[in-house]
Amino acid sequence: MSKVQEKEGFSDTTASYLAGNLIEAGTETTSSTLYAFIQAMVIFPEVMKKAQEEVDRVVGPDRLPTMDDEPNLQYIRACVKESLRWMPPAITGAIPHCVIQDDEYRGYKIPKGAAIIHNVYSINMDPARYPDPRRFEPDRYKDDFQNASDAATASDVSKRDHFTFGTGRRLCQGIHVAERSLFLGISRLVWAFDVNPAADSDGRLIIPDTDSYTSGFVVMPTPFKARLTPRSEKRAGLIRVEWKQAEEELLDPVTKQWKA
Ligand code: HEM
Repeated sequence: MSKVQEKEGFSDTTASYLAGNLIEAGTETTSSTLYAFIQAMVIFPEVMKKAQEEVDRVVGPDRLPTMDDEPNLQYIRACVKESLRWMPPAITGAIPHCVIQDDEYRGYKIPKGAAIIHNVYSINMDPARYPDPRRFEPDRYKDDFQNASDAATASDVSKRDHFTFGTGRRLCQGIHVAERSLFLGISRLVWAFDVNPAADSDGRLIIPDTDSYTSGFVVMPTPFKARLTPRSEKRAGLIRVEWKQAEEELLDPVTKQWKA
């Protein structure tokens, strides 16, 4: 950011606004999607099983998945798409758009300047596009090899994977970062952990309500319990090593904030 600021000459206020905007737009949306994926794994264990089978076959037990594995992990790619469809964090599209000229849709007049709210949830749950839409079913995307950006801008709307990054010219600017973060998060989660329902004090399994979300601009499932256990001591050890390395490379040792 400071390099761009030097080149373009914008003010410190604009620079902090831009930096804050990226962090705000990119963090909670991504973590909410990972959180939704964990909830889905509690409820749809058959998906977890298939995802682990794929990761184990392609990556094996000795290293974590990386972006180089992406072309060979189509089921994980499909889990990323299905997580974004199943629980869109920007449930009403985040940013209202505005029509630049008078328009009409199915007899409704939309005057120039009117704000348009993008009802992502309804479109993502349309049974005509996604049969049995509340079912978490990555195989909907088994033959979809488009990356998120190509899918979101496909001129044939039937080719769009979902509508979670927005539509039209004003789309999520972080779409590539988001797609990669989710791929790494989901592939490594299934590589390292088993996810199961938690039990209450009487030993009964607690199944979360998949239709209960927090409210707000960016939503996520309301807090739920789950049981995450490392798949082996070796895998847990490799995750700890990776975490330590990331911490040393990226965070200030004293403040634990990002290094400048
Ligand atoms: C799961 C992850 C994410 C989701 C679901 C998501 C979704 C969205 C949506 C729906 C919009 C509004 C688009 C519109 O106007 O129609 C948006 C805007 C935006 N997103 Fe994301 N986003 C995600 C991750 C990220 C990341 C990682 C970054 C940055 C690194 C980012 C940066 C932005 C920015 C800067 C805007 C505003 C663009 C503008 O002013 O028009 N997003 N995002």
